Amino acid sequence: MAYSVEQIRAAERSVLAQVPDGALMAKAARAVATRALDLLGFGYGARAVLLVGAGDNGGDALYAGADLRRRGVSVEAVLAVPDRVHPAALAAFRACGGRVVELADVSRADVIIDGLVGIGASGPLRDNLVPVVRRAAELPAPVLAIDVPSGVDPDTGAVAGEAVHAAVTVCPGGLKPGLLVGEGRVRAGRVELVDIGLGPALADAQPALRRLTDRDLATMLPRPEPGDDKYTRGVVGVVAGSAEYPGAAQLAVGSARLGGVGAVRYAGYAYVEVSRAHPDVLVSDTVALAGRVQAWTIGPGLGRDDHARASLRAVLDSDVPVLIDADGLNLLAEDGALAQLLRERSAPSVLTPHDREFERLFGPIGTDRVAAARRAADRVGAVVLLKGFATVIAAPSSGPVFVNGTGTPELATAGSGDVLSGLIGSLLAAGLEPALAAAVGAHLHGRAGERAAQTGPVTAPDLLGELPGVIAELR
Ligand SMILES: NC(=O)C1=CN([C@@H]2O[C@H](COP(=O)(O)OP(=O)(O)OC[C@H]3O[C@@H](n4cnc5c(N)ncnc54)[C@H](OP(=O)(O)O)[C@@H]3O)[C@@H](O)[C@H]2O)[C@@H](O)CC1
Ligand SMILES: [K+]
Repeated sequence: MAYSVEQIRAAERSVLAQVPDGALMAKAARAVATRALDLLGFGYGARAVLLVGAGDNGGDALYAGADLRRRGVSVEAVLAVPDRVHPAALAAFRACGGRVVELADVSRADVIIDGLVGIGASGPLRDNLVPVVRRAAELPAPVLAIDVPSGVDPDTGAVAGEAVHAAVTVCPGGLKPGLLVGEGRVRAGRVELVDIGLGPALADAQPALRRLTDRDLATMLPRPEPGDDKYTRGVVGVVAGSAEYPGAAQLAVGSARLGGVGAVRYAGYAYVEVSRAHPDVLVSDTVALAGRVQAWTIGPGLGRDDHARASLRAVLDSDVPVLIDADGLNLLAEDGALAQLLRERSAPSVLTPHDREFERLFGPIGTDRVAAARRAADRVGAVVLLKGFATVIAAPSSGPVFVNGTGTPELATAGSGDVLSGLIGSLLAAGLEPALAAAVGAHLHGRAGERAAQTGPVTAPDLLGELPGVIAELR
């Protein structure tokens, strides 16, 4: 779960009213010092450099520095805004033998602690901090960021200028959305949440972002019950592939078979290839002849000819959940009547665009990927899964927003999206609520990618090979 700066501030206010002055900061600082020692691997003889800004983020750094001094670390502090420093924290730091140095004098560091700005920052990093961030980037030491890497927008993950590149981000109180999405996810490195007692005050807040865990999936993944038959488990229909792209159909059908349904029906021109690859699949060449399903996946490798258009019209006309990907999305972008059909549907729809498909349908994404996905979901009344290094899934009408936490850059490979769309269609047919089906599908897909990447470069068929193992492990 991640909470907006506004929510964190509200929780902080309510807790601050009940605890002694400085108690939250002391907890945060202790956690930062402990984590820094973990990174160092040793205390005596190690050297930490603090980058200290004007606010409480700098205060956290100075108190952590004092803690490190007490544990034998040599600590130097660069005061980036010398006339504005947390006074009590600076006094505590000096009292422990911490030294204040000029930026130009920093030559060696075993760890750098970034306390320039935290959730009090707004807009791009100001000019006075830029040389400090640049110098830190030149030093070979790992950077531990406090709360957020300075320069990353805590709410959106946007980086508009210079920003710290952290190995670890220690986040007191609650995760911020900017650590989980966009460029912020890349800059944050490993993110570690520190409990400073804000939990009860956040309990009633609707999280700005949710991220599923492996444990969540254990209870969500469909599994056959005694007494189930292939129809009660759900049947998914897949409309994908074409004479030119039969492989997309094989991949989407392949993953649809693994998402929890009892049967897969295929409708399209690649039925010979699908039958050959997956003898258990019921094939036909049109949606009308396919028979009853509980959800459709349409789009991968479909092409945009009249047959494709008619297929999309037929599934949009149905009263079951529909997942639309790839050429299905391109058809929606170029055909107003189909887009109108989508908006008028009463059954749920899920769209799974990558950036270019998204922009063709909805215009520029901008730097706030969560807001973009949310707006798009509201505009068409569908779940929108915006693919990326951190895939975002937004439900319409102020529903939940998920961010995926699994995956590897290796998943940027041909056919990877076809596997994802078949998988989510299958989860929809098995009865998962649409936004959850998309989030669970993305999580599984990411784990399959991670496993495949352990033994070398990843191709889409590898993902099909890994999915049963991933699902077995999580269930
Ligand atoms: N939440 C919690 O419960 C707890 C929070 N804690 C900690 O407090 C932190 C928040 O502290 P905070 O409120 O003092 O703000 P902080 O991030 O230090 O920055 C403010 C300074 O930055 C400046 N500034 C603004 N924009 C800027 C920019 N773009 N580029 C450059 N500078 C910019 C701004 O200038 P001003 O606008 O005032 O001129 C002001 O001087 C939080 O992240 C966490 O570490 C913990 O101690 C324990 C409990
Ligand atoms: K920071």
